[in-house]
Amino acid sequence: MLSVRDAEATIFNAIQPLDNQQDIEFVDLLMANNRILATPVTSSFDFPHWDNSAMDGYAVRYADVQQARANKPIILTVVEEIPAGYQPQVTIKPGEAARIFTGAVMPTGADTVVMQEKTHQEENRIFIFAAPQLEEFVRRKGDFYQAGKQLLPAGISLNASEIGVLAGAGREQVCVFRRPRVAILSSGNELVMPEEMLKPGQIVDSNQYALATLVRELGAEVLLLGIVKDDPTALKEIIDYAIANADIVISTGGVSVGDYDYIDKILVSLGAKVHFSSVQMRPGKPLTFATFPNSLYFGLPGNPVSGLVTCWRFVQPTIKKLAGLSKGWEGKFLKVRSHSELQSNGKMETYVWGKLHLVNGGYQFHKAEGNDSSGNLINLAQTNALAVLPVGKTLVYSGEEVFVLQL
Ligand SMILES: Nc1nc2c(c(=O)[nH]1)N[C@H]1C(S)=C(S)[C@@H](COP(=O)(O)OP(=O)(O)OC[C@H]3O[C@@H](n4cnc5c(N)ncnc54)[C@H](O)[C@@H]3O)O[C@H]1N2
Ligand code: MOO
Ligand SMILES: [Mg+2]
Repeated sequence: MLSVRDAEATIFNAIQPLDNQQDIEFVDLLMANNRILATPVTSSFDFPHWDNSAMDGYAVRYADVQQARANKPIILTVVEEIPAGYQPQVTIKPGEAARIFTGAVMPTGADTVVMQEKTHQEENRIFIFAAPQLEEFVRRKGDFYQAGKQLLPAGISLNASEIGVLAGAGREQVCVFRRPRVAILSSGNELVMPEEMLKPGQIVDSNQYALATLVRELGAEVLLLGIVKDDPTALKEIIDYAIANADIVISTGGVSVGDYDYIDKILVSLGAKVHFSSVQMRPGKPLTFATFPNSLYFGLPGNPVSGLVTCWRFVQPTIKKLAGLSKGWEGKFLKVRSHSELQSNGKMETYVWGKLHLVNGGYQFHKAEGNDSSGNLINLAQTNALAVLPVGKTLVYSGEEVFVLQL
């Protein structure tokens, strides 16, 4: 059976990230949170834009004050006051200083700032009690960034600091990748919507809700296609529609070996390349991955835990990579100590769901209590991590380190 690692490699190789010419849009900065930058950004400004003071104090000539001592202060004449936002009018000459504030423009003639706490002012005379370093507390024009260089690279997620940088560069809008479109459908004769009265044999289609929430959290646009009966004609029609309208199609159910599990056959009849139909993992063994010329297809298993686990493990990084993220789209595995004893039959790569608790500044994994059937979605609620037992590993003892996928 295909290993998780090989399944992952097959999927990741098949991803065609969004195009940085066609799949882009301009959005207002305040709407750009979590969006992915499509083109590198440069600025025509230097940062800082001009030499300025990093402290409230006095702008001085270093040569004047280098001999200042606590018992032998240097006395200078204050010739101008320079608050932030003011263009200095006076050149500082030997024996002179300017009162200056944090962020204010350095006056010509001065090269150093003495912080206020090291001075004493009497009318227009300033006493300096300690020698500063040359150019101390001066932020030079271009020290942080020089105009024309790359300010932000393409392919990064825009969050507080990046959006602040763009605002600082005078941008009102930013060019980002469009959101990937992800179609979601649920297959099964037993499925109904939450508002419907359950008849014997029926259950609510919870997968659609869980997966739509996850996909949306990942920044994608969701095309919800609802419930489709285990009927090859109806399924074929909706899947045909989905692949024409989405970058990624996710279905749940119908991928195992039962008589009503039609997904693989339909994919083949629609011309898909089916790369694999099962993976050596638990939960999630029946997992179909197929490609069409313009879309990727994930046939996730119907069991609600299996559907979410395979979505976290495979679809989540796929959405991030396809969305244009250049780094960090892979799952994040942390090595932590397991508080609980974890077991596996050793034949499958096994994912155990549970919670990471912060204990003395380090994470500890606690397996979810209760029935861990892959049909029991209730057991997954309030968890935030999947511990991974590789093939061959039958036991993780309490206190042993284990890799976990943080959710
Ligand atoms: N003979 C075998 N039978 C099964 C195998 C196997 O290897 N050999 N694998 C089992 C495993 S593991 C899983 S997982 C399931 C996967 O089944 P399907 O993907 O074909 O899904 P269904 O048969 O349609 O449904 C399975 C299960 O999940 C419930 N379900 C389905 N859709 C939803 C939904 N949208 N919301 C909530 N629950 C849903 C459905 O009612 C079933 O109980 O196959 C095993 N069988
Ligand atoms: O793998 Mo199934 O995915 O155990 O329930
Ligand atoms: Mg089935």
